[in-house]
Amino acid sequence: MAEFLMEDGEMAQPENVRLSEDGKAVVILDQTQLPNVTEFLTLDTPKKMYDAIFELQVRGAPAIGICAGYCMYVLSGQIAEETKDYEGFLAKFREQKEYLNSSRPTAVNLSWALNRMENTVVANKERSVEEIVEILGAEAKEIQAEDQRMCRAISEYGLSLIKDGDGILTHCNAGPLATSSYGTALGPLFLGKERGMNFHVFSDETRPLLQGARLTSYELQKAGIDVTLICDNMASIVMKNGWVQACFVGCDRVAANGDAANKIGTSGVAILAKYYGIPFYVLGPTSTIDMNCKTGADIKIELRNPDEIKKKFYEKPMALEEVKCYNPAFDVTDHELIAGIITEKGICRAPYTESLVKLFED
Ligand SMILES: CSC[C@H]1O[C@H](OP(=O)(O)O)[C@H](O)[C@@H]1O
Repeated sequence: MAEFLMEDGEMAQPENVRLSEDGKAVVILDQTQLPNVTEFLTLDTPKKMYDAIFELQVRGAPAIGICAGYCMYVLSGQIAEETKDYEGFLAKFREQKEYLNSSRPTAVNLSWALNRMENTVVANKERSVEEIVEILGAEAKEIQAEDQRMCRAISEYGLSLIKDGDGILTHCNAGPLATSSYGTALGPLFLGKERGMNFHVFSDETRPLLQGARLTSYELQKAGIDVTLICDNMASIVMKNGWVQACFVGCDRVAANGDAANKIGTSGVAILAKYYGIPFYVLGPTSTIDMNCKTGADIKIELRNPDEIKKKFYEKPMALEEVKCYNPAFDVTDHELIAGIITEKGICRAPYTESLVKLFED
């Protein structure tokens, strides 16, 4: 079992993204193999790193950012072996950074982490490339450590919104696998579990890539948290039955007005929650908030291979080869449908154009 779950009632140190012992590769838990196989991949070339992000072998906005930070540290070491002058080092660094940044467009944490690593290089241009590489290693580790602190704080704020015995519906996966520890949407549930609280979680399977079935129900089941796996089209009936007291979802990019991009299907859950009078919360670190995006219309939605709909996870194609598909990986939930945006700095309420700005004020 992947060592990212509860051990003796406490959240375990995650194993989903880490640096190799020799610091020359990034080691990730291959999330495409879960829940059946626990397999780790060693990423030591730009293409392996790109492919791991693109194929969702590592996934979840914060986890992608953490992985990107470590990737740029590993690549900087390789560049430093070839190039000793700063300008040459920076040029090659930027080339590799842009390549990784082109893997997936929606989760802001990818570009946020890559830009942070580049800014670290620029801020240390007076130093030798060897010293810069060492500083980049510390920065990558800090990105992961910060996220662990953020997830813990988000979990505390999120837990304040629910009570023991509540039914919680979630969509996709925003637990330890998608982050560095507790998770965001699932963080309050793991933290509550540590404190002896019990929740009844309804996990949408989340077609087509089934992160809810493969990952969320796996994390919660292994942690001893009550979870019921449902098809995406069953969210309405469980809400209508009165079994859901709150919806908790993660986010991949939040616009300045509070519109939030998350896994495809999330906006439908928000509309249902509104109809049934159930609070719908978005949980995520401030590193997922993009104040340069005025509204959700500015968020680029990743389109993925139609085969994920017709063939993936099926022994035989479930539709004719020639049938065309539309496979957006995310959708945007309008801010009017969101009861609160839970960050490590607190719970933001509408109007989000005001509450989100305050998160970035010193
Ligand atoms: C804690 S962020 C998790 C967020 O990322 C997922 O997307 P993907 O599986 O494509 O990386 C999904 O939108 C989750 O809510």
